[in-house]
Amino acid sequence: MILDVQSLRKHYVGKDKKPFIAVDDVSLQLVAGEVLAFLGPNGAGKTTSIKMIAGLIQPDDGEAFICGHSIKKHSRKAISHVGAVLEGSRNLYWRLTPLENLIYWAGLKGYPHRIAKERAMDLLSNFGLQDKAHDTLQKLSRGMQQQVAICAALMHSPSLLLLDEPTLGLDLQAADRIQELIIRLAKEEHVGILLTTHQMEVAQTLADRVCIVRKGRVVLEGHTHDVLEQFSENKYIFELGEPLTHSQRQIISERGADFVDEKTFYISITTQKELYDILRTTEPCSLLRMERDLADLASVFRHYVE
Ligand SMILES: Nc1ncnc2c1ncn2[C@@H]1O[C@H](COP(=O)(O)OP(=O)(O)OP(=O)(O)O)[C@@H](O)[C@H]1O
Repeated sequence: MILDVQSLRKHYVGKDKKPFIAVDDVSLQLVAGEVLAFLGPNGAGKTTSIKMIAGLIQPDDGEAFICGHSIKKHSRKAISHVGAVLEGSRNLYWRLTPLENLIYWAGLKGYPHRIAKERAMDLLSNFGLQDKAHDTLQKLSRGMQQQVAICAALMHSPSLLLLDEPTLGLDLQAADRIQELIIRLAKEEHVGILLTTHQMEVAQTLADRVCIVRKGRVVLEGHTHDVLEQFSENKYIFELGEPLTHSQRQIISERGADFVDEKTFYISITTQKELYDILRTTEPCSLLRMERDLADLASVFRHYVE
C-alpha cells in the first residue's frame, strides 16, 4: 500500500479565538497505480489533510504511512516518497526556465547536477515540453506551467503524488492534457495519485475511487463505479429509430416516462414484465439504444454535501 491514513485529526484556532476541528478522524488508503479523488466543499479539510500527509503540518492525532513509513516517526523517509503540487505552479520560480526550475528542485533533494539535468530533460520531453525547456517560466501558458510544476514534483520519482486542484483555471485543452498525464502516471508508471478538485467531471473521469469529506469528516468512500451504480435509480434511456405515434407516447407517458423527443425517453423499470410491456408498446419502431442511466458524481456529491 502506498498511502495508509489512519484517523487524522487537526484543529485550528478560529478568528473568534475558539478552537475548531478542521480534520476529524480522516482515514483513507491508496494503492499503486490508483487515482483517489478527495472531494468536499470549500473548507471541508482537504488541503489540511493533504498538508499533513505531505509533512507540511503536524497532525494532532492519528497516523499516516507512506510506503510503510510513519509520517510521525520517520517523516524524512516517508516524505521522500511524496511529490506534491499543492498551490498550482507557485512552487516554481518565474524568472527561471523549466529546466533550471527542475534542476533546482532536484538539487534540494540532493541530486547531482548532471543526473538532475538528464532526468529533467526526460520529464520535459515526456510531457512534450522539450522545446520550452529554455524559455523563462513566465513566458509559458498556465497549462504548461502546471505541467512543469508536476514535472518538478516527479523529479525524485515519487510513489505518491499529491495534487491540489490540478486543473483549476486551465482551458479545456490544457485541462485535458493534465488529465491524460495523470492517467498515464497512474496506469503506466504505477504512481498512486491523491487529488482534490471541485470539478466533478474531472473527478469522475480520473478517479478509481472517491472520498467525500464534509466538515472535516469522511462521509463517503468507495470505488467510483460502485458509488455511481449504488446511486443510480432503475432509470433507463430508450432511443428509437423512428418517432412514436401520439397514442404510443400517451401509453408510455402514463407509465411515468419523461420524453426528450419523439424518439427518446427515460423511464424507471424494475421488473422484466415492465420492460417487455414497453418494448411491445414501442413496436414496430426499431430500438437503437436502451441503457441504464447512471448517476453522475456531481449528483452524488450534492446529495452528501448539501
Ligand atoms: N492555518 C490555518 N489557521 C486557521 N484556520 C485554518 C488554517 N488553514 C485552514 N484553516 C481552516 O480550516 C478549515 C479547513 O480548511 P482547508 O483549507 O483544509 O479546506 P479545503 O477543503 O481544502 O477547502 P478549499 O476547497 O476551499 O480549498 C477551513 O475552515 C479553513 O478556514
